[in-house]
Amino acid sequence: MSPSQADQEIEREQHYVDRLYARVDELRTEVQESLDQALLARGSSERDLLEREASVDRLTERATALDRAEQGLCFGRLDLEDGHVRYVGRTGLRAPAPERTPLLLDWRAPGARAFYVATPANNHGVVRRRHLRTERRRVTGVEDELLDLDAFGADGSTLDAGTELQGEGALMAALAERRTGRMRDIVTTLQAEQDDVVRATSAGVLVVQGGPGTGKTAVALHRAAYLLYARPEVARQGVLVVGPSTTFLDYIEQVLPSLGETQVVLTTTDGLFPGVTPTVTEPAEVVRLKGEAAMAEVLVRAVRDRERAVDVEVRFDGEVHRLPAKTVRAAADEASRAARTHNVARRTFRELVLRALAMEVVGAGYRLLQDVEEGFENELARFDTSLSRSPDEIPARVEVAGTEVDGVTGVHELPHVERELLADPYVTSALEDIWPLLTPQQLLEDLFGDPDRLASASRGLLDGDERALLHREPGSGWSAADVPLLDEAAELLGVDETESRQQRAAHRREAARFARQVLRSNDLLAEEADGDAVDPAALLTEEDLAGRHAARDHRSFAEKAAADRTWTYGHVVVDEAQELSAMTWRALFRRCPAGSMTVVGDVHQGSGPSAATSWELALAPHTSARIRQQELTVGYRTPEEVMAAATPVLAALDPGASVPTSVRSTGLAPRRVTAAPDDLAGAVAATVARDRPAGGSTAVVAPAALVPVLRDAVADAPTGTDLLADVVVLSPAEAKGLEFDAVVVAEPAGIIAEPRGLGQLYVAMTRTTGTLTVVHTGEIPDVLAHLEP
Ligand SMILES: Nc1ncnc2c1ncn2[C@@H]1O[C@H](COP(=O)(O)OP(=O)(O)OP(=O)(O)O)[C@@H](O)[C@H]1O
Repeated sequence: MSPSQADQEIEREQHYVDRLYARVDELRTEVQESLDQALLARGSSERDLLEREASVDRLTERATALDRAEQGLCFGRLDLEDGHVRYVGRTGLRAPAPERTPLLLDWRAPGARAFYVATPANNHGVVRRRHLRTERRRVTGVEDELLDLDAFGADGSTLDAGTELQGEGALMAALAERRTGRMRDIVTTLQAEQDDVVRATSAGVLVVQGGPGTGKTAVALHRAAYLLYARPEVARQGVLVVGPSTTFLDYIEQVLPSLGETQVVLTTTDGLFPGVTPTVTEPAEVVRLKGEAAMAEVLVRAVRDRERAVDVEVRFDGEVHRLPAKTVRAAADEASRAARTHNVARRTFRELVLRALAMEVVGAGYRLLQDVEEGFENELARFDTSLSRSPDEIPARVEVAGTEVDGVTGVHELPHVERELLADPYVTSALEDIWPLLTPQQLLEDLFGDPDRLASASRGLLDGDERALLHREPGSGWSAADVPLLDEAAELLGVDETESRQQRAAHRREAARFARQVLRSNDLLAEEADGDAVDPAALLTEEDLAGRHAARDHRSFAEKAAADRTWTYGHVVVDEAQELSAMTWRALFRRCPAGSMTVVGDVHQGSGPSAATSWELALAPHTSARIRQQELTVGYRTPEEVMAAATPVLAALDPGASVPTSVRSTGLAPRRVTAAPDDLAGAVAATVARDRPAGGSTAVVAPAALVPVLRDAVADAPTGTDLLADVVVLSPAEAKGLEFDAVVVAEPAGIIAEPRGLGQLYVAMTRTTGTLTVVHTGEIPDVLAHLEP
């Protein structure tokens, strides 16, 4: 296209884009008016209030979506074989009623798919794909790809028939932009193999394996946005996105909002158990051990060990009463049948044991002990039948299950005796001792703090050395590896909600009482007022006022879901998933029982103690859902030269591993700098000063132990991991998933010496979009010997 032709095209597109923005402005006004109306609506019944709240939420959401679509509203155009034209953008727009013709297709709509996947070989009915570049509301450029030369009879000068890339110019421009410390969406330049992942069915587990910089993170986030748009069941329950670190979450936090999505919770695996923030760092072998699947069985047994069928002896009213272990076991069995979890079953257990004790006290226990094999249920049913009769109906001598009881201290006395028993601290402490109410924290502290308990729970599962690794003094804080164990424990223990249900019911009663009072005073006001001085609308019904008085939950979706351990999501996205332990996978699959997950990672970048080497092995034990695997093969971040430099490291990790094909080349070969043994920091600082690109980002990636001293040495480097700073110093674990314009890897031998050190070095080297320099003291490790000095 000649420059003047291009100008004409830009002008033509500007007209259309103006029309789109005019429609957006119109919709904004409409939404604002509806919002004002909704806020002023008068109805005051509970139902009115709920409806008002729902429509305010919906309209606010729409207003936010329109605001978010403002930048880059329209970025693509498809010219179809049948002469129709479709525009593609960040949100869908239609002309006003009655026409309602589509003006702009949401990028996730089925009709927009061709924008990402059409090629000359398979053009999906598209003759021309056009990328529109815009700044604010102004069109600044167009880039065309002709997918059917015949249709246009064009010269084909812009077409590279062999290219695998869609919108190459736009893609290269996007990739060449300086990194800002915040990931951007890639909705305008998503490539065909990526689009396949984004739109894949939500059923089952989709594993996306790919080398560094192949767009796994970007694609997983676009997939979340796609599923929220296309699958109502996912939108209803929301999406959980799990990343490797809070620094990483900061890095990706803008992407989904920029795509208009808010039904998303971002978390690290550390954050999966609300109320616990890990503060303790543990040695790798402890982390590995705590992550093993065997720990699930250890916890099952630890809970079972807290449910003790032992003889119970209580002193009550000056007398000693005994229940033999057999009776207590029968109560325990019955309780376990009645409820799956320890704390919930505990209520039944206590009721049964109390009843048995009460019977013992009133002398009715005899027969029960005899017939314990019959089970509590039959026995108690008979007692309950007799209790349901009024005491007046109970004869002085009753015969219950063959037991003759004196009517005065007989069966009808049981509830009273039970209450008395429950008020006796000796009795409650005896009951608590055999089946205590437990929090997950208590269970783990007791288990790890007491070698006997640990030995009992782990017999045949862990050896003595492993038990010693797990031992920890109570109160010493929580580690990241404890989080999935707490979650597992919470699952086994459950929550007895009877009391909170009772509290809620009491709260409702209180609200109704309040309402009655107010209504009464309103009536008085009405009586006192002359004529029509009192607004009849002010005379509310009892139900209205109760509803108003009831506390409303004004938290956002993400706040509510994140605070609720038992929230189940419509879909879960896991990034850097190769690092997750078996125990963490268990916790995550509980968050999505349907098993709808996108799992992205690279088994070659595994660097933690639990890192997986095979997706099948890591996932299959945790789900019966189908596991599909898709591979991304093109590297968008790391230039060809850097990828070549990192290849020997990858080959040392896995000789059969395939290297992603880089789309870019910088012509800059990675280099190495040899520092004097006592001047690593000085050499790193000097290298950073030389390498750092103006207006771009630079990272020094160093062994964790050297990070503090290098942060001190490097000018401008913050003490933490603030990615908005121009220069940061990070460990390989902190750098995971991130990218920078320039990377300096410091002391590679120190990185390699750490557990899974080669994987960590591979991560460190592949963070750059531009230059890579390795600074080392002493001998250069073999895998880097090829770097030019
Ligand atoms: N289609 C695309 N268009 C524009 N940019 C892209 C595209 N695909 C990937 N990128 C960019 O490439 C870079 C790497 O992407 P991303 O971080 O998602 O890769 P990754 O596979 O998760 O890498 P790693 O395994 O190293 O964490 C990002 O800057 C991303 O925006």
